[in-house]
Amino acid sequence: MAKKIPATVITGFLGAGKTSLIRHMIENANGKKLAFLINEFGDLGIDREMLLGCGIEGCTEDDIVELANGCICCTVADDFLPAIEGILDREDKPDHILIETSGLALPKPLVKAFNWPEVRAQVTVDGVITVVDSKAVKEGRFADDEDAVQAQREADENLDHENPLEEVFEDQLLCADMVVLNKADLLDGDEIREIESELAKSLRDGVRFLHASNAAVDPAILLGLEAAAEDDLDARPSHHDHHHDDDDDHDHDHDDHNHDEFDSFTVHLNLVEDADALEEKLINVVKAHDVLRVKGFLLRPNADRREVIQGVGPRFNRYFDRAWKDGEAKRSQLVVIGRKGLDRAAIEQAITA
Ligand SMILES: Nc1nc2c(ncn2[C@@H]2O[C@H](COP(=O)(O)OP(=O)(O)OP(=O)(O)O)[C@@H](O)[C@H]2O)c(=O)[nH]1
Repeated sequence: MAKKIPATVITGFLGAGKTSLIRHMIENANGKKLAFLINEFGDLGIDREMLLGCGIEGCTEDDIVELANGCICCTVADDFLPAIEGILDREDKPDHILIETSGLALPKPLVKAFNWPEVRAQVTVDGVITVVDSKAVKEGRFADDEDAVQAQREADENLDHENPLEEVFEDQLLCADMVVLNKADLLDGDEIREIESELAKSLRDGVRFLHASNAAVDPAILLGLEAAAEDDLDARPSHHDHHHDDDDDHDHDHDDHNHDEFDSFTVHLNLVEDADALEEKLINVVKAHDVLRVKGFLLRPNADRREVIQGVGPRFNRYFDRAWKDGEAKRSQLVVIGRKGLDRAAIEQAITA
């Protein structure tokens, strides 16, 4: 029997550095033929676009397949299986498959999907890599309010989180084979070590930490873990286990799901004359509303390239990536992601004012 193709699942909360990690892997692939599945939250397909806009050799349209539904757990049959089968059916098979989950996805249902017979026969989960925004952890973004959680536990023992952010974050840690503590540049060594010992409590035994800035980790360390995670599901507890006893009876309308606690929409703008001013407005929006992530492309005057703008919490950055293509709608678009109940009208107004 032919050797199974290894697949690495890259998970981590919104803005942790998953796309940066994938980009670094493409740049340092060393001749390895990689294929990518990118799971997006929001309807613009920005992560895929950003990877394609990077201009790195060896990164072609065909190699980057987008899953547009954000929550892999509800779309395994409709979305994930056809996408991975598409990759497996190719004549020129990849040496390794990398899968980026959306920042709001629980990784376990995805790992579970590798037990589907069609997939299992050909692919194995080499490892689950969890990328962590160390700075956001330091700022307490994922921390529950301990008292509220305690009160909630007393009321209902099945519920142990008040905060859906923390629930997603914890699941991503519980599933990890390796954890990349990213954004090390924003913290000092002691702070990083503190976070490491704090997070270690949420990990399975033997899971290792790497520290990184801009997710610059040698792919040789990340790939080839040979974890066979699909055989090891019981060791990776998930909040999803409470929601579904059996994945087969999955319907698409659960209202008790983590991803239903989040919201996203797209804001369209025309030419952006003053990007600094826009960034300032966005920072104010993030401060005033429960916005977790903003990302998109800007149309700028006298520029033949589009400008990427993105923010995680209040930290924004911008750079020009690829030229606009012929026939492509030249306009500015931003995806805004936040907790459920975002005041879309007010946010749009604040951005477009
Ligand atoms: N200072 C700093 N910024 C970083 C680092 N890694 C990533 N970033 C920035 O953080 C932002 C998010 O990085 P991405 O790689 O897009 O994160 P992601 O996890 O793919 O984000 P989503 O797909 O939206 O969940 C970008 O603006 C990056 O430039 C880092 O190590 N240090």
